[in-house]
Amino acid sequence: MAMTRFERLLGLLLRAAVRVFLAVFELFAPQRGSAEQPRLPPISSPLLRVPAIHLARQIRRKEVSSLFFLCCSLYLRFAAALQEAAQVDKLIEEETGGEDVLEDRLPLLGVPVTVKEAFALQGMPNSTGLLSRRTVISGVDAPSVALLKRAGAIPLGVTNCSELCMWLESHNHLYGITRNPYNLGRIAGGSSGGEGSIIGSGASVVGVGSDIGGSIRIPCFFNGIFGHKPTSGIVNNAGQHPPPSGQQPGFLCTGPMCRYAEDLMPMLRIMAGPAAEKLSLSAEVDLRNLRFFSVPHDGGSPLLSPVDPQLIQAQKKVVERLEADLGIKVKEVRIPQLKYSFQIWGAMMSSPGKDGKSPTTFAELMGGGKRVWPAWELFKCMLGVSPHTVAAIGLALVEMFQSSQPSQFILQQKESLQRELEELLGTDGVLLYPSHPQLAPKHHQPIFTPFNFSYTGIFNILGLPVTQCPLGLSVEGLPLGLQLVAGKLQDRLPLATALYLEKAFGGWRDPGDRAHTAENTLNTPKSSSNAT
Ligand SMILES: CCCCCCCC/C=C\CCCCCCCC(N)=O
Repeated sequence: MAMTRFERLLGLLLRAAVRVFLAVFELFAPQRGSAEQPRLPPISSPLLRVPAIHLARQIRRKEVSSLFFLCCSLYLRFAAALQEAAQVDKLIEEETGGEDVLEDRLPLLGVPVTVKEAFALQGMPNSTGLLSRRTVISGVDAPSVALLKRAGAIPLGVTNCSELCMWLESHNHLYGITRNPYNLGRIAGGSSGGEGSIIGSGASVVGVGSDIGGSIRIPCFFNGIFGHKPTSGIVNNAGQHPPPSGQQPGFLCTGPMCRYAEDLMPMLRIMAGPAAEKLSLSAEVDLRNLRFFSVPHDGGSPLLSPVDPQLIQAQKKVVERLEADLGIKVKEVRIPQLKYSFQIWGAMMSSPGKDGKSPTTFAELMGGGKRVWPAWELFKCMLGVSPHTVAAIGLALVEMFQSSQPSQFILQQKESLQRELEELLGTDGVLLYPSHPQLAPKHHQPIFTPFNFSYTGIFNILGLPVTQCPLGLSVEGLPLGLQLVAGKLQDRLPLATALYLEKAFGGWRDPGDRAHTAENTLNTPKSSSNAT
């Protein structure tokens, strides 16, 4: 499917326009030309440098007191969490069945967990960054959170997200802006950016995120941690605001975020409840028996930025490593339909559900049921008195011009992409695909590159499981990474691949450790192009 001359011209014009906007933005953006980027101090507690499942073992063996562990951190539910930690230590003291019984019954006993604020966590705010919801306090737990609690985890509190979970940057007028621990001038991603930042910085062990367009994977990528968007329908999505409508329930996924790949599978098993059985998570995976495919970019959509050369290089290194270590051949494939990822995502997100009802508009969600007028909000925003962010107002404005009838061409692209990927991946295929075309951008920069999330969003529409895997740091000291995609219900394949890549590339890096920036393993190639 070659590009027409018109598409090429349009692409050139769009990219030129974005470059001009970005150049103007750079002129006014803070930290221009500063060599030493503001970052966090190194992590001092060794307890923050082990996977959650190791920590759980140390707590069960009484090597670490759950109470002591919580003293290392200060969070929103601090007093309640301390009480729960004391109960955990008492329970361990009184347990006569031994460590195995505890592990079986309460696999996360005493492990601290944080939760994206869009989820209900009893007694905690659930505003989803909307000023009008600032007094909403959850009376019950979302099912995924309840399952983690039932497994013994201790929630520390809730973390920031973008307004109504619909932006690449976690910024709202209630909590403010979330920063990236590797460079405080960069975004932490969205919408689960608070989780990405707190886990990446080492201040939380594991967390709960949600993803309808990349909201687990984008923050995991920007903050150098692991995350998993499960096969659609596996983890219960209830108890989140906003509730998905139309066809969106099929695209929204709840999943784990963590620093160590080892934690992904146990977290997923707990969060999925009985549905975990569908994933055969205990089945052994031998990577040498898998078929790997590498897709270096989306084929050159004019709406999206070209993939950063350092990300292309990182993906090549993964291919070389897999081939050398496993004795396999990774096949490079081009999938032309991916070029329409944004159009496919947009069309499906606004399609009516099986009941024929259209999804709730973003403008209605912003107004809490009563539609806001985006142009009026924009005017108020210019005067500095709108309760909404520029991004949310922009989304509501764009929505006004969106057709409710998706074009037949786009629907055909979606169908053929679904067929092609299902055939390609089968039950033993893993696809390597960039997580995002850019490294963590500066604050507010996504306003000029809003479509870049389509690299992740397309897999929500296809319902495929995707693991986000960190791959070390760039020359600027920002996280590199990759998406690992498998066929439906084959979640164990990208999870096993992430475990291997963690060993091969070092996984999460302490953002406060300056040595990483100097040591970064991946060289920058001179040029790259997305043209097919
Ligand atoms: C201020 C300019 C706004 C322009 C809007 C252009 C349209 C872009 C459309 C959608 C952006 C959605 C980003 C979604 C990010 C992740 C969502 C998620 N919860 O998984």
